[in-house]
Amino acid sequence: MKKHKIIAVRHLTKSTFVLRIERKGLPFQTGQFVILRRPGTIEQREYSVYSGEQDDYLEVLVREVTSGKVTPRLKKMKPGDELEIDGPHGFFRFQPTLFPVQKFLFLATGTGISPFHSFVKTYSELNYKLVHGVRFREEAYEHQIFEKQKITLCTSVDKTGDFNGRITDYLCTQELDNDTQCFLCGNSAMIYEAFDILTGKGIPVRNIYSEVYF
Ligand SMILES: Cc1cc2nc3c(=O)[nH]c(=O)nc-3n(C[C@H](O)[C@H](O)[C@H](O)COP(=O)(O)OP(=O)(O)OC[C@H]3O[C@@H](n4cnc5c(N)ncnc54)[C@H](O)[C@@H]3O)c2cc1C
Repeated sequence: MKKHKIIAVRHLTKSTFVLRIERKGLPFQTGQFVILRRPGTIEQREYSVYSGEQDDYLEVLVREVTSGKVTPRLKKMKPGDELEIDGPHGFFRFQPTLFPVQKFLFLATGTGISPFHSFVKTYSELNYKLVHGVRFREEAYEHQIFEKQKITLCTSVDKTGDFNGRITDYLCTQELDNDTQCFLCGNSAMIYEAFDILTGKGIPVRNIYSEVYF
């Protein structure tokens, strides 16, 4: 693992933050993740890359799990502190030109929006629809990067989203073309449920890609 210095920490909510880290030429394909470890410790965790392929820094979007082993420590990190990085890893890679029909549906819960942030930063002219499921509106992390008409915020606890309810409830209300390529990222419960809804609507299994966080 190589050591990389933290450049900046951006706190988005009380529990969620973005770590901007020296890239040091680390190559990655948008959608991949890196493994982070604090020097001198043994615990390490995976994080999707949040920044774009062209950025000269690396960013990750992290939600603190208060009972967690790693995230409370990551949250306390300051510019100049070092992290060990391994990677990139993963098969949730995104290269739109590989698809004959470039029509994309991105489904994310919580920090599962991270790879889609990277997709859109990397490819500015995408034909996509992003559905982001959170509990409260304040968890609509840095939505300004997405075109307004291409993103739907689903809030399951407060009633301030574009849709009040879970992302899977929203999905049930939607009509989808069968040639849509669907990318799912976040908690496993959402991914299993969304998979069933999508296939039930006629989306072929080969058009569904997923990244499970926990
Ligand atoms: C491929 C991959 C990519 C990932 N990318 C990201 C990412 O970009 N951003 C991110 O915040 N996390 C991401 N994760 C989750 C991350 O690796 C850690 O599991 C998470 O940060 C918790 O670490 P911890 O040591 O603090 O908690 P732990 O001590 O490992 O876990 C405590 C408990 O919290 C649960 N948990 C884990 N993540 C969450 C969460 N986000 N919300 C609620 N409960 C959770 C676990 O199931 C576990 O039971 C990713 C996981 C994988 C496998």
